[in-house]
Amino acid sequence: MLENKRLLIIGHGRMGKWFAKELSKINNIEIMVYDIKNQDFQKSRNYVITNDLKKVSEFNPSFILNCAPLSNTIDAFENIVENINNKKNIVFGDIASIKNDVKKFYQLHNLKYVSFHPMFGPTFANMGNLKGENVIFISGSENNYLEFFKSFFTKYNLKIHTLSFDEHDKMMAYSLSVPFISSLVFAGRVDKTIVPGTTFAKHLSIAKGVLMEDTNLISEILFNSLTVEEIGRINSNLEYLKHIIMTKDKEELEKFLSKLRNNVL
Ligand SMILES: O=C(O)C(=O)C[C@]1(C(=O)O)C=C[C@@H](O)C=C1
Repeated sequence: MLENKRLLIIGHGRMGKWFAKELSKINNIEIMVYDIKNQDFQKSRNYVITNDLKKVSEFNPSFILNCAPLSNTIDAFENIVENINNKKNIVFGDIASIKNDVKKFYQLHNLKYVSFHPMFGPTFANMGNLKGENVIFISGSENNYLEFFKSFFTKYNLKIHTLSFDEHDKMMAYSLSVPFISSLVFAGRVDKTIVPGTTFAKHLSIAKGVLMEDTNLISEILFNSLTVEEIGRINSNLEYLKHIIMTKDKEELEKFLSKLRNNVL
């Protein structure tokens, strides 16, 4: 396993912080976090935070987990790779929400990788109790690190899935883009003077969460090349619904609802 390994985490943002804190609870694993902003020092941590690439190079990591924002993931990798020796012995890891760029990066440089996607975050998940949340591993990931992270996530009672890079991105065009788009469409019709019903308030709370996400994250999820096809599907459903409403066709509505109930219930 990973005893006596030195893990470098790139980025001390929302997910980087969580991984640093949780992974540093494991014995015999040394953790350093590299963050260009180098903000938020606290002596009580079990890990070191630095913005000094010399320190990173001296640390001589055996594994690098990239938790930088999606739009900086590749730049952050390149910056580190240029400044450390011994690259051939390092396994590269990422938690990117869209895998296309990291896939190309690993292939281009012929790197050993472990790539996964925690399908949760501090906006909506209870980070203190992740039971039932999901994580997707990418096939082809380096076996010992794959096993290490699988057993790490098992402790949090997460559901574990495995997909290829391409299967993953195809699924994200749907499982992230569709709810994001739905929330944006809903937010476009929100008026602060509304007296909300319970359903409205629930939608509003989700829309608020989505809109509080970083614009870079939202753009990377929406600009996934497969998202446009999903918008096409949403549009045709809307057109169909509009037709049903305009013709007040209850029978057709029953069929439509029955299909939707079948999808979700
Ligand atoms: O921050 C959260 O609560 C999330 O749920 C994050 C969320 C999502 O909206 O589903 C967003 C991006 C991810 O890569 C995975 C999950």
